[in-house]
Amino acid sequence: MSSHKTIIKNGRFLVPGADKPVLQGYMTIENDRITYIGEKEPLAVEDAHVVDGSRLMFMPGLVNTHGHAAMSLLRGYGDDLTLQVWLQEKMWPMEEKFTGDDVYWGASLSVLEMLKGGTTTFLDMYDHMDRVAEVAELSGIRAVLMRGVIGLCPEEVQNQKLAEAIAFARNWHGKANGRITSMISPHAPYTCPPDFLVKFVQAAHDLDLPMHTHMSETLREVEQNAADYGLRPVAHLEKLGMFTRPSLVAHGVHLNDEEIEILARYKVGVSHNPGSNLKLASGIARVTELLKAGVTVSLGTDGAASNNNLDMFEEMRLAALIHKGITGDPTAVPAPEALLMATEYGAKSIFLDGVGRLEAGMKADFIAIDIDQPHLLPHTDLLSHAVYSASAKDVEHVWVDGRQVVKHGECLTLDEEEIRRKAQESFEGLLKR
Ligand SMILES: CSC[C@H]1O[C@@H](n2cnc3c(O)ncnc32)[C@H](O)[C@@H]1O
Ligand SMILES: [Zn+2]
Repeated sequence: MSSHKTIIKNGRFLVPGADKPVLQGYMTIENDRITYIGEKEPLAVEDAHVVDGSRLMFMPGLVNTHGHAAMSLLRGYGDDLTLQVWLQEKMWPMEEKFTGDDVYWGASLSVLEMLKGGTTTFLDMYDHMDRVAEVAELSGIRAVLMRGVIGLCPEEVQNQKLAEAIAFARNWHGKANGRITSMISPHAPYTCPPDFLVKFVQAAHDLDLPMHTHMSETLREVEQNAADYGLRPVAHLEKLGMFTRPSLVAHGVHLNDEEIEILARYKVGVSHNPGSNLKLASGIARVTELLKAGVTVSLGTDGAASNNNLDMFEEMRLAALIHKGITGDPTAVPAPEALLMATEYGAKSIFLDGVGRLEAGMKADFIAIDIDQPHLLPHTDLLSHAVYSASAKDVEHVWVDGRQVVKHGECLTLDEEEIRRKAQESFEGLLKR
């Protein structure tokens, strides 16, 4: 098999957490892996494709650890509502009408937006997941996909949905050269009764897969859980055995000290979704306390219907700003930490090894930002610029698994024109049905 080689010359490379977080020099890629990164020019790499990095800043691709890609079809459909009203009165009635094709075009629209905006990995929890997997396979993006299940239905329907979740995970985990992996995902403790949740824990054990769910997103949810089951969501899920599996919870907005300690003890990760939490007025997660306790905190956009975009630069910036505001501490979530949350911690929280860092031996998932633009000058501190000044619009090139998927802002793997048209048609079709 012939190997594919790339060498980047004279670039600036971001390595958050390293002694020298901005490195000037060279990076080589062979097939799906980074083979060298350093200041010195490597020995001649024969037959390599050469990229001139002189006006570019290279950084790990962004990792979006919670979302519902097909919900881009409902962007702007139901603003300025609380979570419960938004779900029950706006999202669920529309989602009931979604066909597999709607999910395909909604997911295509989201993957297009994410790739062009520098997201190289996304987690997706939804229905009709075979169609999302098709999009992931075609686009070249890395994806952690799962059939999310709402159990507010008769037992036979519950069991059928669970069987779908298991079949999806069995069929897709490890596919697309390992770019697609899977998890087991009950939607939330308030939509899945305890005996049903236990079946997901069992399935995760049987398949040896991690678990993902929404948890403690609103105060109302926490209070209702205590009223229904005598326990707040964290203790409830602990009691049902969920944390015996490697787990990632989305949101974790309303957590007390004891709950943070429980999550840390079980090594449960938290996907922090600041944009969605602000928009739905759910609150602000205790990120500084979570990080201090040793919890892996990553970043997610949630769906585009509660955000209302999938710009991970925006989530990074929000994470770096709102925790300063709420704690009164200007050192809360400093820029390197925000960048780690969007990259290395992101990959760790969704159980991906070898992803999220520019280092020899790691997967070649990386992006290049045009740093010659007014809002990214002067080049005082490029890591600071990545967090506080950049946005999805600044992404020039994107590589996933060593393959270039965005070049000069154009997606090479998806038909942008077709996706625009089909997504609009899908939305109009949903309104008529
Ligand atoms: C069947 S899995 C997907 C399910 O989740 C819903 N959803 C989207 N955003 C949120 C959120 O912030 N909290 C809880 N549930 C959410 C989506 O509408 C789907 O029905
Ligand atoms: Zn969600």
